Amino acid sequence: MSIPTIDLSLADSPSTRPQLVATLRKALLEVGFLYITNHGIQPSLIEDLVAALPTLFSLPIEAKLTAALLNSPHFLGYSRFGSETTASKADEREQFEFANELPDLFAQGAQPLYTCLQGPNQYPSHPSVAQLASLVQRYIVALQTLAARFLDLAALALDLAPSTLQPFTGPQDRLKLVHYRPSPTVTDELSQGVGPHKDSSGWLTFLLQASPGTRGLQVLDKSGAWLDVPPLEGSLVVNMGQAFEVATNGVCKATTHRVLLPPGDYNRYSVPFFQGVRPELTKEAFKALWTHFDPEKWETAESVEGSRIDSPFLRGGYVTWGDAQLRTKIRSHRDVGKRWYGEIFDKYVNDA
Ligand SMILES: O=C(O)CCC(=O)C(=O)O
Ligand SMILES: [Fe+2]
Repeated sequence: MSIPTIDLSLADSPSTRPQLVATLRKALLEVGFLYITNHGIQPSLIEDLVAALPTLFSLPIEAKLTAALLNSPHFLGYSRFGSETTASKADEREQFEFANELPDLFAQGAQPLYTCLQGPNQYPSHPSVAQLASLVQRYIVALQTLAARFLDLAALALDLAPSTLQPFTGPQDRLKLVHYRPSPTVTDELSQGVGPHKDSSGWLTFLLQASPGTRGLQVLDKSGAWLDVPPLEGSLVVNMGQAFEVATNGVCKATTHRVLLPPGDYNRYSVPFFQGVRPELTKEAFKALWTHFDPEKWETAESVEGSRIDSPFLRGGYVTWGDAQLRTKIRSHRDVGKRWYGEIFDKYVNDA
């Protein structure tokens, strides 16, 4: 199986649109990963963002920690190498997590607790990254527009009216700037950049692979084989998050992926954007769509490894999307979870 590339400019003309929709349908149903080209994001915006990454990550650790994730009940900020856990193993990456700027719902004591994920960003305080906040916010706005447009195309590709999925999108979209480095201690093995997972933050993920020529990203296909997803110039990689799988009644599987780093001495940068879900959504809210996505009428399959990925909302362990998302955040960043969500920490961490 290979990863399809979709030229989004084909959507602009009624004569080429059907071709795009047909390829997209196949990509969503059969592969779950795709490259998009001619996506309409200004090349200069991408260049500026890519150029900012080495500067940002080579800041002294004290400067990075001025935006420490530990200080944010919204899980927005900097987390250092080895501080994140995926599939019960530490990841070899450091990252800054941002979102569109929102009022601080934690400070307001908002309920339910998961709404506290909404809040302001933290940016590192250092003169060499003075432009970062404006760059990140401009990129988020551009990606929000692209994601909304793409979600309509995805609906169309699945025989739904174009705007069907829009009411389920949420107030917070998240963006990460990620830096991987192969393990400095293990020299002869692949190291876990990030372990196998299905994205838990949103509908669709749009990933910019910002280190041309550097491999690492892999996707699990339906037969259980891991495929390389090498960087492709001018493209973004799109994959489906857990909300997509729930909304489509399991017809479209959220894509299982990982980053495995070959040994060596190099840096890999990536920028995933996660299109947000309405946090108060329950599985019940998708019932109307489930009539459309009757598994008897759609061909659907998944590898055993993929179907075993931790997906609390899918499994039904948590009633709302927001609860499941908060749980994932707490489990991935336990120090942050313990500090801000002590009252529910044990419950979320100990449920299997
Ligand atoms: O860095 C990458 O290429 C993928 C990152 C990823 O899958 C994630 O952070 O969810
Ligand atoms: Fe991911």
